[in-house]
Amino acid sequence: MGLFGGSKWNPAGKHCYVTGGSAGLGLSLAVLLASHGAHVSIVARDSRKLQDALGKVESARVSNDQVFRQHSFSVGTAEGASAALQAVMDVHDGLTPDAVFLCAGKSTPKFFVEMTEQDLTEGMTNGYWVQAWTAWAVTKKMVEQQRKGKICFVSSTLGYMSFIGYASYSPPKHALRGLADTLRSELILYDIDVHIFFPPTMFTPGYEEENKTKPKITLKIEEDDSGLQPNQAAAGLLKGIQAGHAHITADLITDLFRSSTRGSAPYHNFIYDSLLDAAARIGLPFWRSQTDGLIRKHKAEHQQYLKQQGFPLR
Ligand SMILES: NC(=O)C1=CN([C@@H]2O[C@H](COP(=O)(O)OP(=O)(O)OC[C@H]3O[C@@H](n4cnc5c(N)ncnc54)[C@H](OP(=O)(O)O)[C@@H]3O)[C@@H](O)[C@H]2O)C=CC1
Ligand SMILES: CCCCCCCCCCCCCCCC(=O)[C@@H](N)CO
Repeated sequence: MGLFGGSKWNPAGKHCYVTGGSAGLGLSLAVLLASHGAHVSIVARDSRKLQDALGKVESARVSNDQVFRQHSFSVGTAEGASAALQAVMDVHDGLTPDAVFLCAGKSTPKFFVEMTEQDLTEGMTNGYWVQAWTAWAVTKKMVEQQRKGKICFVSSTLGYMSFIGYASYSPPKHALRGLADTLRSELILYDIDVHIFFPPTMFTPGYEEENKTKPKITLKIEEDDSGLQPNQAAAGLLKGIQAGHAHITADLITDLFRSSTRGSAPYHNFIYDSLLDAAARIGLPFWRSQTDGLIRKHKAEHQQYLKQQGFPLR
């Protein structure tokens, strides 16, 4: 795997644990892994959604031996994430999963001045801790049991860049990148592979939900991103895992930010990444000046909006 090729990671017969597996990206990924012959465990909070989701995973079954389970937990705390992992492991002789896909997460875009203390701290829980605690719990168990494995975080295009409206969401998605880059390095000690996926807009239930609070100007800026269906995003994620990519992308816009924001992460292809980096260097200033212009033009309307909302403007 990796630099010199070799055999692709095959989900068949592997135990895959998907957090956020009851909807959106997580559900599509759970179904995809099942269709490749994996044992799949999904965790989320709402039991009804979990049961429906398990039905969909079941219909992708390719072998009688496959074990599919759903468990209801909140993974936003250390305690919840640890209890969820234990329940997932108990079905498999107490052994750690072969691969963990951290798809749980939530975004609540708003203007920064409208955000409360709770909005900002919950942003960190729903973006960062909701994935970090499971990574922490499962790493300890993998090391204890001396079992290899894979951990895949799910960030966002907004884990590489950001713009108006995402003050509670882009920071935790950037933080996930920091954690993934740290662990990609540190977990070499234990033969644990670490990946992080940076999806663009995905048309999921979560996307419908975030659009309820999303400022109009934010939605307008996102128009440049054509978006992916969750099954396309899940396929891109799996492809990235199989290519051995540390930073996984599934669309051109995010790839531009990946190649131009690479830090210490391994690149995909030296020539392709260099060309993308050059394209971003040339293209991004145009995008930025256009976007900054849109925001400047929005000033008057925004003042009006804040007044209407009862914001104490002098
Ligand atoms: N949709 C988009 O445009 C984009 C999304 N992303 C990221 O991709 C990931 C998946 O997003 P998407 O599919 O849209 O999300 P959805 O809201 O459609 O699904 C989220 C899933 O996570 C579960 N979940 C949320 N919070 C918790 C929690 N505290 N504990 C356990 N389970 C939880 C939900 O179930 P339940 O509520 O029942 O717990 C559900 O199964 C997220 O990390 C998101 O930030 C990244 C880029 C773009
Ligand atoms: C030459 C360079 C051109 C650059 C164009 C840039 C266009 C910006 C697109 C931003 C897309 C944001 C996706 C957010 C997804 C997400 O995470 C939210 N849905 C929250 O869940």
